[in-house]
Amino acid sequence: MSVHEQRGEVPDLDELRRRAAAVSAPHREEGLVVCENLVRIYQTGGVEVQALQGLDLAVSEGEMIAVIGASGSGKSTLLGILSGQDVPTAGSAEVAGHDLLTMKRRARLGYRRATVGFVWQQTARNLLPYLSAVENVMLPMTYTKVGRSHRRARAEELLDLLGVGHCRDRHPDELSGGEQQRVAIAVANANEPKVLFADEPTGELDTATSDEVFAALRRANRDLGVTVIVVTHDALVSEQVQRTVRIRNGRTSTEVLRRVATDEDGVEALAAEEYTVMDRHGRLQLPSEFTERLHMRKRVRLALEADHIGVWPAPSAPQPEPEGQRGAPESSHEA
Ligand SMILES: Nc1ncnc2c1ncn2[C@@H]1O[C@H](COP(=O)(O)OP(=O)(O)OP(=O)(O)O)[C@@H](O)[C@H]1O
Repeated sequence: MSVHEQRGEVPDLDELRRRAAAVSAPHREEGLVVCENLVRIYQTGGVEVQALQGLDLAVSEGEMIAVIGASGSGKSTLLGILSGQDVPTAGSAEVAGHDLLTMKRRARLGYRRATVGFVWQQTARNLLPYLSAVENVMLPMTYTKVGRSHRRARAEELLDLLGVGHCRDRHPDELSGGEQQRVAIAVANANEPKVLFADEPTGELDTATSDEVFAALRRANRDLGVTVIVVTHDALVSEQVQRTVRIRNGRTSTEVLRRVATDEDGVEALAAEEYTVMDRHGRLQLPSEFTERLHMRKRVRLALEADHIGVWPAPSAPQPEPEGQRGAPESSHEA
């Protein structure tokens, strides 16, 4: 009971505002990377493209996640914003305490140099052709406070850790595609970033080489403690992380969580479960294959059960066709 109520007084406007805020303020997501209701609209030739349409994402420190989604779903746009190369139109995006909406130009430059690292798909975009591998890794350190005497030792350590120590004195055109990407991961980690972004880092490589590059990303995550967010089309890559986030139409739609489960015989196996993402206001997107099957449009009826929520078509909706008369896979209308 509030002080006003205890005293039997009528609450004033401030008191009512305070109560309204307390009721409506949903909890804030926590994490090293937190995006809430993130929007990015591109304007080109009078045409508006909504690349991100209210995206929510939270990534904890030390996590390694994969971001997947169809072409044009907004993956690269998201990475561009989080790595400080692009500025969102609305919403909020925070990385390691940096507010990416309000960050000034100078702070943005410092952020890109020291807080985040980036690996591009195109191997040639990651490295300077006229520098050796070790010189490429040392270069970002010249923009931060790493002492001159430490630069070479740190660069060599990183190359060794990522399995390309033997390439240190070679130039990019003397390296294979996989070696170039592993050197690129070393470059991206030169200034001990908090988060490493990789946009299709294995996109130009064959399967065996992709595995090596992905192993290097995992090693950076495990041994250097850097949080890794990797955009990929490669199912083999996305299956190797504990969490895969799918973006659909500029929003996070589903997540696959993987964990080691032990069955009744004590046998351990990797179990993957897909979840639909619910935002902090309780909003979620029902899969269209479910809603179309049950003719759910505009409004549905919700029922709170003991351990789940039932979602029912409105009474006026046509009844679903009986089993066996349709080609779509089986589904339930309960969420
Ligand atoms: N600079 C830009 N100007 C205008 N529209 C853009 C720009 N960059 C991206 N878009 C549009 O925004 C949407 C999202 O693009 P984005 O590159 O983020 O998708 P993506 O999921 O990374 O795709 P892909 O897998 O093909 O790389 C697309 O419709 C794209 O055409």
